[in-house]
Amino acid sequence: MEKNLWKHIETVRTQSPLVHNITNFVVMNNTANALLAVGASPIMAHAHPEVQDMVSICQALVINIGTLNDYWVRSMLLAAEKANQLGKPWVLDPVGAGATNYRNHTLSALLSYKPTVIRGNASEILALAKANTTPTKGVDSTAESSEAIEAAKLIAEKYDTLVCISGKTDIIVGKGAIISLDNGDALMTKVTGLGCSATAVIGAFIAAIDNKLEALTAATALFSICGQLAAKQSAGPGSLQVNLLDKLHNISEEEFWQTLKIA
Ligand SMILES: Nc1ncnc2c1ncn2[C@@H]1O[C@H](COP(=O)(O)OP(=O)(O)O)[C@@H](O)[C@H]1O
Ligand SMILES: Cc1ncsc1CCOP(=O)(O)O
Ligand SMILES: [Mg+2]
Repeated sequence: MEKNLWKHIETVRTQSPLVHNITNFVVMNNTANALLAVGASPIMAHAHPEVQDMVSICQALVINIGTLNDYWVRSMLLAAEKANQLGKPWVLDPVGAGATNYRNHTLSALLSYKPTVIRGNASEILALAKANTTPTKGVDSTAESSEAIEAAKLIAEKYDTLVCISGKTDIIVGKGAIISLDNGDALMTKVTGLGCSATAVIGAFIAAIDNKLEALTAATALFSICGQLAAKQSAGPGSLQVNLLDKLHNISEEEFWQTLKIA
């Protein structure tokens, strides 16, 4: 699997898959730019009369519940239903899971449409598995990714999906596999929407690559490595945001292999 990761990055660049996003108001621009930077083609669309047609023409769907309301929740359910019917890969970002009952109920409904991948921080993954002991703080995690491994295993089993728990170490769980990626930089937590961007990039990889575990691993490795390399050149969160987009676009194979820390 490890040896295929760079090949998958090149596949996304050459195939340029169309990725349909229903995401939050905070990150729409950043996530569209992250998708372009890795070579994919983003489209944001949520209007009820078109959302299922859009799913039909895209190669993957990204659903992110960051700033949900009733209209958008319906859009998400229509899109997830269509993706499920058509067997299109889709990724769920359970932003703020466990913070409110509204988020929890929406996530339960979305999970019935069987996402291919779920990516969230440790607090969100714990909440999805109902293993959290307190309400989550909001969109930021109060737990380490390793604390959510059992929760991720439960979710992976129950919904037949792959789970990525993001954080200092990104941990990928599913189909008997546990993969740890020790890349990234703490400065990444000071820019809003980097988790959401990671999810969108995962959408591009599951669109273009048949082996979904390898697709998820390649996307997560690429994103965290680029964050790490970009942070080195950044004076703070502002420049990190810009440098990360540049690095997603121009990372070399040599930089990738030299920086990758996978176990
Ligand atoms: N403490 C950290 N040290 C290094 N990298 C981190 C750290 N926290 C997050 N990251 C990086 O940021 C990415 C986004 O993760 P995270 O902050 O957990 O998402 P979210 O914004 O959804 O909470 C991770 O995949 C990882 O590469
Ligand atoms: C701040 C905020 N509020 C609602 S969605 C959102 C963005 C969260 O982005 P991320 O989970 O990637 O940090
Ligand atoms: Mg998040």
